Amino acid sequence: MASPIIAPFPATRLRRLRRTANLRAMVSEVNLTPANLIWPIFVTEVAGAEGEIASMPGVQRLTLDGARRAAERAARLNIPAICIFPHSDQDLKTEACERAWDPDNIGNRAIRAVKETVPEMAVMTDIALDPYNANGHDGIVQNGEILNDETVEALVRMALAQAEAGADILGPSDMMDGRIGALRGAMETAGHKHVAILSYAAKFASAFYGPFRDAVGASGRLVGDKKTYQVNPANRGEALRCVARDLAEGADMVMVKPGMPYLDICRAVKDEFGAPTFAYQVSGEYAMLEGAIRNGWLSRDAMTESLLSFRRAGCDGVLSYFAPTVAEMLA
Ligand SMILES: NCC(=O)CCC(=O)O
Repeated sequence: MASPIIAPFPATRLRRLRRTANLRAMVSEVNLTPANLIWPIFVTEVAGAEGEIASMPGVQRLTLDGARRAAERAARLNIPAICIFPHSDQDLKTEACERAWDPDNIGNRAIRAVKETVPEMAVMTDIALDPYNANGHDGIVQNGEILNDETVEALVRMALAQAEAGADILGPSDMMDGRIGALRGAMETAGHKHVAILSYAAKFASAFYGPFRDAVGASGRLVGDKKTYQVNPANRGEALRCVARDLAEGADMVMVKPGMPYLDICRAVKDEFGAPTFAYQVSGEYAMLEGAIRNGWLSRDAMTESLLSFRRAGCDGVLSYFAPTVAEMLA
């Protein structure tokens, strides 16, 4: 980028263009609109589990009716996409994770409910076995090992059921090797050639997912950690190789996750590949900001400021639990 010409003071006074709101708007380098937001929601099939998630104040587990209302709210606010995360019955979780590809699991019922209510809403799914896995991992576990290729086969079945239910965007979040190519191939063969893939390509083994695991009921289940499949937070180069690999296998869009601690990765991904790039402002980021806002330690503007940082880092959009609140603030 060419360096801007700056005449010496007082010819240049950078404050001139900061003087009024309209002048500031004219020279705003990036913007944030509801079109930049994807709203992740939690849908439960467990009677009595609906309502506020303790570690994510302000975020609710929804019933199917609640998911329908969320879709209507998103549509009113011009949010283009909803991402569905299932909270399933603890007693129905198994080591083989069969419910992950049951056409009537809660995730698939929620996809159908949202598409029936607001057909134009883009519905994104989560592809990982953890909500249906007896041991809380994203993959199939055998003698303490996360099996890669067997997991990919299970993920393909899961994705086909989601596509059948009407999903627009598949969101593989599992970090197994080879899953994007397998998913893309299966979609083409099964006649779902228009179903897009937003790959969780650079997903780091992060401490910031804690509240999410409470939300989907996986916290008590998880044995060990996810470091054998998610990326080491120290590794920028490895994250970029993951993105390159997923694009080469047919991902339509890529994601960096978590968000704010990884803005350098967002910028690098956009600069290197130019593909549609998203970030996930995850549950722990939400909990930090919302907790501080509720205590009066931060103002509500911290929400929009945090989301603007992703736009500045090159992201086309952000998955954020703040999506509806921020879309209301922007309206
Ligand atoms: N696949 C989704 C996650 O793993 C966690 C997201 C969050 O912490 O909000």
